[in-house]
Amino acid sequence: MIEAVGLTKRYGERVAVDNLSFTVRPGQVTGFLGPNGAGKSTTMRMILSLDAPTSGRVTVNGKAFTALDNPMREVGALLDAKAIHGGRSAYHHLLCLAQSNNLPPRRVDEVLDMVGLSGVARKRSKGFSLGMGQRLGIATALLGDPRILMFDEPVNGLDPEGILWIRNLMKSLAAEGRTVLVSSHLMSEMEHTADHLLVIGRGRMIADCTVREFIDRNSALAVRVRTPDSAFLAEAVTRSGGKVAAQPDGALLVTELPLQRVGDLAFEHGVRLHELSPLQASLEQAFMELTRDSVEYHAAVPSTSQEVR
Ligand SMILES: Nc1ncnc2c1ncn2[C@@H]1O[C@H](COP(=O)(O)OP(=O)(O)OP(=O)(O)O)[C@@H](O)[C@H]1O
Repeated sequence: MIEAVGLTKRYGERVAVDNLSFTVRPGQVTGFLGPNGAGKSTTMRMILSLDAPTSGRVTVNGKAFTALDNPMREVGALLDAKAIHGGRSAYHHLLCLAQSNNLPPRRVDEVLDMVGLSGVARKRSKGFSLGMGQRLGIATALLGDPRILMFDEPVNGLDPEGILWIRNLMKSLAAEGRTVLVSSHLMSEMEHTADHLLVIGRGRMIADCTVREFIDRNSALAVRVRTPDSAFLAEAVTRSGGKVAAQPDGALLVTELPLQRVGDLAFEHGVRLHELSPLQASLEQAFMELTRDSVEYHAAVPSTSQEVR
């Protein structure tokens, strides 16, 4: 379990983490989400006592990280996969860590096997691809067989196979009853991996809830309608308080009216329907909606649908 209370970090005038209080529980994957610069890495560094909070505190299993007797057995973390001595082989990198942390050397082969690096274990890690480097970083985190695991943007730059592997690994670690905290700015990724979400923007907590609750609370349900009488139905919907956007495939996307009401309107106006379906916004859409005001840098986004009226 990881617990933060009023956790705050300032760098001069800049407040990187602003009064965060949260609990990361065992047995589930907790997604730590936020746009670039939201304060995710700073929070993770404070959990590991690599940065000192300006105020507030964070504990791991009830203790400050520095007070843990054998940190590698309690917490494993992947913060920066590149922070590895390139001249060493994966095997020797892990063996050094095992020896200096009083861990059994057989654990090195076990974790190399778990991350699929056994075949290249004796090669210098300097020649490793991004994906191999990530796997080695994950092997390092798993070395002490810790009950708490933290991964900072673990899928960054990975190919689809690597992403799927990491996703399944996170889930299986949580299914074993471990505490798994994984940061990402990729909402679509968290949608498939996380059970619980901590969403931050500009250092502040925006949401602390399950993935389902997050989508339900933050995304309006839209209704997709296809009809040969689009213009007529669009007018009727708009008059009844709905909003209509034309989709590139000719369908209409209706918001602010429930599906039943759209169906009834079509019936009342004698409009033939070829499709009437609910469209739940994805986590990506819900997240962008929620953090719109807390993104550090905005760029113009080309619109994908056209307002009808
Ligand atoms: N050592 C530092 N000195 C000054 N400012 C810092 C330092 N570290 C982080 N910051 C600032 O604190 C804020 C939070 O940064 P942080 O790296 O924690 O965000 P993040 O959510 O991990 O972002 P990203 O997804 O881009 O990695 C940013 O505005 C960043 O510029």
